[in-house]
Amino acid sequence: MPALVFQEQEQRDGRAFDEISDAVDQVNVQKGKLWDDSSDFDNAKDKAAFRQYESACDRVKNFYREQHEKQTVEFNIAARVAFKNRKRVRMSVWAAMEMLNTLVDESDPDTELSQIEHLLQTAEAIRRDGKPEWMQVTGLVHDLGKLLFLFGSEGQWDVVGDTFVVGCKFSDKIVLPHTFAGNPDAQDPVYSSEYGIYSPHCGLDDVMLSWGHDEYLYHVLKDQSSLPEEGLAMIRYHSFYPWHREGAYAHLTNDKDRAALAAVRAFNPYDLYSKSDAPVIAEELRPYYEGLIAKFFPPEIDF
Ligand SMILES: O[C@H]1[C@H](O)[C@@H](O)[C@H](O)[C@@H](O)[C@H]1O
Ligand SMILES: [Fe+2]
Ligand SMILES: [Fe+2]
Repeated sequence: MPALVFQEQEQRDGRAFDEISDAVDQVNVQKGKLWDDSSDFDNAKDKAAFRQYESACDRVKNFYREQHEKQTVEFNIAARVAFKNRKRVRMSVWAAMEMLNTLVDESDPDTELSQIEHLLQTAEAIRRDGKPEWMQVTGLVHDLGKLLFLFGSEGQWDVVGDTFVVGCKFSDKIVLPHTFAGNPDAQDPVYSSEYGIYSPHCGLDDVMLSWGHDEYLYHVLKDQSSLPEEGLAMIRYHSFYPWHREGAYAHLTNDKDRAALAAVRAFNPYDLYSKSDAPVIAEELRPYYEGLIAKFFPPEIDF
């Protein structure tokens, strides 16, 4: 596509994103709102202190370099095949939360807390704001996909961190975008083109996001929970910051993705800004959350 046409396309897509935001509000109103999308964090002063990647420590920068170099189309296809053929591990949601506790997420510049604390802080922030039980429990489980790390991942680079689209040009809205220079797909004539292997507005269902904890947990829970579609969207796209925060990829999304965007944006402040909340005591909160878990999940899940 010539540069000028590109620019026009981008302007249209930028507008499209604003229109989507307005439409999202409308959808919420029409639905009688499963939740209200304001949050206690709306007025938080120090939001700008989060997600500072350019000034992050080497641990975080090295993580993203490795992830951005290794998440190729070829790898992503192989990861999905491996996922289908894997041996599954059966356990309760709470046991999964405890099992995950050994992981310290190398991609995260904002917390060094254990995963169980992050899950409980997220859920507690949602609860404090009076949001529905399904959303609280979504907060409680949203990062359980990081169990992948203990189930035969290649490292942390195929488990944690933000997600992005593979199979088309790497967006410059992804954090530390220069690190894609070492990804072989950046040199591939098809994979490095604006649309790559996709067609305009094909919809996120038909787009391959970099493999990690979001996609994994979505597939695990979609048939093993009674979470509403909005909860499943929160899980599936919560790391897709280039889309839900930066407005990238509007040329690939369609009408169906609007509701998902509304859900993910409503969820995001709880996931991100609760990282600086006061510490929680897991055992004290356990009875309340075991009660919620029992409402939305079977006693054991095949992970
Ligand atoms: O470092 C974080 C962390 O790995 C989160 O679980 C993920 O959802 C975020 O997108 C990422 O930036
Ligand atoms: Fe996450
Ligand atoms: Fe999280």
